[in-house]
Amino acid sequence: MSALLKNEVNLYIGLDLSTQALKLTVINDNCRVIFEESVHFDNEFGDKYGYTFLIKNGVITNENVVTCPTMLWVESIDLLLEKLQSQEFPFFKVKVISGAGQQHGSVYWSTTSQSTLNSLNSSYSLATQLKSNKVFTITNSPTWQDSSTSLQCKNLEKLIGGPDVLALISGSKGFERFTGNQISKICLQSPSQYLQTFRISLVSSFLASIFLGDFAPIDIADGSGMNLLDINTKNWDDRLLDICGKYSTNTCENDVKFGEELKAKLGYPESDGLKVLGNISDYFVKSYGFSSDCKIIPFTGDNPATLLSLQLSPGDVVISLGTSDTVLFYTKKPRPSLESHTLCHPINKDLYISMLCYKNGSLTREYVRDFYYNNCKRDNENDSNSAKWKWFNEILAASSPDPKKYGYYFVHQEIIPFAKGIYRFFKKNIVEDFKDMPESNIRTVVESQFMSMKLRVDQLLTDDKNVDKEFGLIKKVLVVGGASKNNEILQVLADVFGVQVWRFNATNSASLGAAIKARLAYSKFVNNNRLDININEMLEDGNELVAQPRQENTAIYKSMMKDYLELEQIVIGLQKIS
Ligand SMILES: Nc1ncnc2c1ncn2[C@@H]1O[C@H](COP(=O)(O)OP(=O)(O)O)[C@@H](O)[C@H]1O
Ligand SMILES: O=C(CO)[C@@H](O)[C@H](O)COP(=O)(O)O
Repeated sequence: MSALLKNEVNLYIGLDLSTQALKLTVINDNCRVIFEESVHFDNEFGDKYGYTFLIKNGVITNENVVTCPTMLWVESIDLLLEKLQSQEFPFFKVKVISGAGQQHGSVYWSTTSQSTLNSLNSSYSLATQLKSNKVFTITNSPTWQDSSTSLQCKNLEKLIGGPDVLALISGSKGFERFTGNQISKICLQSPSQYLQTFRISLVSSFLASIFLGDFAPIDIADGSGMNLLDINTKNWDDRLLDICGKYSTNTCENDVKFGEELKAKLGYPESDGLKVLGNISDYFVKSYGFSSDCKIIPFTGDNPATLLSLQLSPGDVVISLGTSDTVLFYTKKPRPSLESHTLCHPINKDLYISMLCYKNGSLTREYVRDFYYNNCKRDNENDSNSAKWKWFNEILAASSPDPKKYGYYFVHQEIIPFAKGIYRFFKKNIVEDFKDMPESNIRTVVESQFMSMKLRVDQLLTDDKNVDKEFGLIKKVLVVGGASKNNEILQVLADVFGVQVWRFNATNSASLGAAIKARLAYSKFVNNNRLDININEMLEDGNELVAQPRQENTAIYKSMMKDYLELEQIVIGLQKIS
């Protein structure tokens, strides 16, 4: 056991079941990170599931259907705890566990699952017991990368009165990955599996349920990513439940209460993110030596959890460069728009979160990197990831913005805008590639991603209806996530946004945010429901200034924005033709 762990009296665990890995962060009473561990899905399970399905980047992709075997997530919990056990982790010191999960993904529990969860036997692994008792009615969980529910989105928008009405109620227009539309698809395509489902969890509440040994509620922040929750009342919207829970067109609607059935399967939405749900399941006490007093509180979405890990001032915009790229900032009132999402805050009832989410984030930067790395006839077989990023960075460092070149890289079905394919423009004409220097795609992919974000954030912040005086200006950008360690990428970000970029130096901000939430809950719990610590004073000032905007580049990017939008419209037009 490490000396750090030995010296601490109380520990708090934050988990993050993200797209590519299950991560764990352990903090002490002062919110200092004491221990970290993770299970990377491709490394651990890529081959194992390979003979039937290929797990790549944490998921199974079948055209626009993107899923992950729910059992893979269960196995990753077993593996993570075994890793801790082999390092003599002092489980008995853990006071509270919280967690985060990739948003929108869903898990379908059978009618027998609750009794299995309630009576787990410490002689066997979680995977063995959940598998043999057939606790999941849908084997492969839909994930946030799925884009197969366009029909359901259109139907929901139509029946509720339009995309803007849906956004006003639920915080977002109809989005393919949002859980309500995923449930709707299951209702229509697999009604018998839907009817056999007793409970539906999000990825976050699924993880909490395992540790609780019973069904944990969906918290309102993660629940805001479903197109089912009314973000104003913070309760399920009966009309949306009725539409998404409809599993038969033949059934007389008066006889079957689709919405009520779905409501029962979802459980109540939890608005108190610090509430103690109960003690940890006896299974973990007996198997690993957790204290039977260790508390479980609601788990939330990875993006809301990330925000909890940061000391933010008005004007701070957070950009997470993980598998997805997300842009996040606080607002005092809901600010729904047709491209962004408004989420309830997981613990502060007076705040909302505005979010933009791009599917073509890190994996697309990797794709472009690898494509041109290979093209440059390098022997890539044996080259390490870091050698390839080094090459990528040398190209970024040696080049500068070129207003003749624009690129749109939607390797995966993009969310903003809804488009697919790679498109390049030279002097505003569509071209096969940049013939003079194909490697310039390295710069255009990064620029293009950040220009899209800047345009959208500006739109959200300056839209007259939406101006929030205190929150209305970008003062600096704070970056987190896997790609935030890349300083050359961050220099482009600073240049495009025209503000300083600061990096939060935590290995995983979502699991850290979840651990901080656990620490807060403990304080509230031991003080008779009174929160007596100021989280902002406790958060480590781990921010480092990593890039200053270069005025000459910022001016060029500013001049490119109009053409960027115009060419993006051409790309959107091309979708309709193909
Ligand atoms: N040096 C680097 N430069 C750019 N991107 C990187 C670098 N190191 C890692 N990444 C990217 O980070 C991604 C993983 O980010 P992470 O935040 O851990 O994802 P998630 O939480 O979604 O599982 C990888 O897909 C990889 O492309
Ligand atoms: O869909 C969204 C947010 O709406 C994604 O941000 C997921 O929450 C996945 O997160 P990462 O694994 O990329 O962190």
